[in-house]
Amino acid sequence: MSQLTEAIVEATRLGHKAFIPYIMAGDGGLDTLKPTILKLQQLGVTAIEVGIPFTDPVADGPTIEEAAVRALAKGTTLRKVLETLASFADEITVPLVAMTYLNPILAYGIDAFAKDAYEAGIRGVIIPDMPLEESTIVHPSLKAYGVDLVQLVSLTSTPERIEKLTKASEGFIYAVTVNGITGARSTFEGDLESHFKKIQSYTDTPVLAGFGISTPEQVKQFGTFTSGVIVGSKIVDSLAKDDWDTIESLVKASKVQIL
Ligand SMILES: O=P(O)(O)OC[C@@H](O)[C@@H](O)c1c[nH]c2ccccc12
Repeated sequence: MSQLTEAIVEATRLGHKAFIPYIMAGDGGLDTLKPTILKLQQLGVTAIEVGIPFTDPVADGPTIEEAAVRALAKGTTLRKVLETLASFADEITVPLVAMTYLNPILAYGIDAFAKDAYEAGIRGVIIPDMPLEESTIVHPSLKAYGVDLVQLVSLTSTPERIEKLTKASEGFIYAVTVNGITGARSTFEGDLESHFKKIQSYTDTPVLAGFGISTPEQVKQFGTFTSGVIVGSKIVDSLAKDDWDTIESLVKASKVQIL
């Protein structure tokens, strides 16, 4: 079992749900990366999704997009993010998951990226603009260095597609809860419970829910039928306001015993 999967399984073993906050690297300057990561792991998060800012994001809503603009304005690049993470990698106790588009990886060099990412504490990668069929470009290098390639499963994927993506996904399965872009939402549509159970039926790899989750109630609600959640926009927004109480209440909601 990979380190990333193991961290999620460990949360489940404790009777909790996995909680993965998403942060935009370089938002507020790269100097904030270390204190933010150390504080999040202190709160007991399962893993941390580290977003690499990019000029042409695909699935990002306004909150994440604006954070990317701020991070890019501060000169954040993939290389600088990896160097910053590597500078305190010995203090990182939770697996990091990099969220980056394919172009920055290709520009960096696939093998060099996999090596440097691993050394920076990165144990998984999400590449939203890379279809499964093209993953053979990056997969061998990632595998060689022990970095999982996490697949996103959308609500509109056909059953055959869901089965394929689910079986290929490493670390966990990122099951998207809505048709659309990232960002906080008050309601969700459709029978998500049976959709998530169907995804889980294909594999033992844990299925996590992400997109739109922004309240402790929603964390608990999705926790009743998934292995845990990913929260992005609400975390990015709270960090920008230095509102750690909100972040703490979200993390705590994942630790309530859910029967
Ligand atoms: O912001 P939300 O709605 O809480 O969703 C998580 C999401 O932000 C994060 O996982 C993410 C940011 N950018 C992405 C692009 C594709 C897939 C996922 C992401």
